Amino acid sequence: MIDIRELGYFVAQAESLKGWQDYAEQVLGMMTADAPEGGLYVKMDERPFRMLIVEGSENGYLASGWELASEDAFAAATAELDEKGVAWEAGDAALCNQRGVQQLAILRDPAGNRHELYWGHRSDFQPFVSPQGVPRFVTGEMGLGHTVLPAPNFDETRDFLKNVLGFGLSDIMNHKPAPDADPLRIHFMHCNNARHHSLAIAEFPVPSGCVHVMVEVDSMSQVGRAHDRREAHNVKLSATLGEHLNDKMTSFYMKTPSGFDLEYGYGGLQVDWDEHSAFEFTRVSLWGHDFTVGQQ
Ligand SMILES: Cc1ccc(O)c(O)c1CC[C@@H]1C(=O)CC[C@]2(C)C(=O)CC[C@@H]12
Ligand SMILES: [Fe+2]
Repeated sequence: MIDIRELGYFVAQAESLKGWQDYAEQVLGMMTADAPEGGLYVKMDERPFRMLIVEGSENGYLASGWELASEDAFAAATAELDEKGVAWEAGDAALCNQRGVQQLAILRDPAGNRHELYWGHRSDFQPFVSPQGVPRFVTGEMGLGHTVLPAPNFDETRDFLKNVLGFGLSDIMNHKPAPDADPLRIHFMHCNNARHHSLAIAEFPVPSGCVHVMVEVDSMSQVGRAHDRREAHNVKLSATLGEHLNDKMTSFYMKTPSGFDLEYGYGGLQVDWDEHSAFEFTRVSLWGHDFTVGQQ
């Protein structure tokens, strides 16, 4: 079984890197730098980057970077892909240099989402110093946060993520967009760390290639301050403040310059998977999280 340790990074595309730089620094409270081989690094912890933004003609989400522990783990993972008949491509030297990794394997899940498996991230271990005074983002062994990807061909994609990439099911939501509508499935999945979910898949198509990415801060004040900066910079709110009932995260959602949403939250549950039982829940949140504000 492929042993993914964390969501190490994601890659997004945008028409303007300047737009992302301003958004990252002024709204998210993160640091930025030029990426090797082109692009913008967005830094939120001691690593050089957790978000890589590349310039392109369209806005959108390009890839999720999944960290493996070692060269041996990488060799075992690619051998397993071969054994299961899953097509993958090795990242070339320039791509490995840009992502700052030793080796990289590129593959797509049945829904077309691009995943990058890698080992050996490169770091200068420069401390994170937020331009907005954010003390820290909750990352470390739990990765940058979580990503939610579209999976209209849900069963196939879920089976692939479980049986090939090795994600475990955390819990399930059957979301009814309207009282009389058919439910759309959202499955929340974890890799080998305590974060409640590093990946979720949703049973609907999303033009930008991603439903949202979540980042976590270590106090409720920092969520409120980010919300103030969002308002001050006229960034569109996608869902109001609320508290999820599965992972207990208190968060709000806003647009990114790449067209998908970003969830900015505090207080996410950390789970001991030996003790956990998966369940189905029937409402989005304990309170708040009005997604209709994003449709206006
Ligand atoms: C339900 C839930 C639990 C934990 C999370 O971190 C989380 O993001 C969600 C919400 C998932 C989902 C979404 O992201 C896109 C808009 C959705 C489909 C809704 O309109 C309700 C649930 C939402
Ligand atoms: Fe989320």
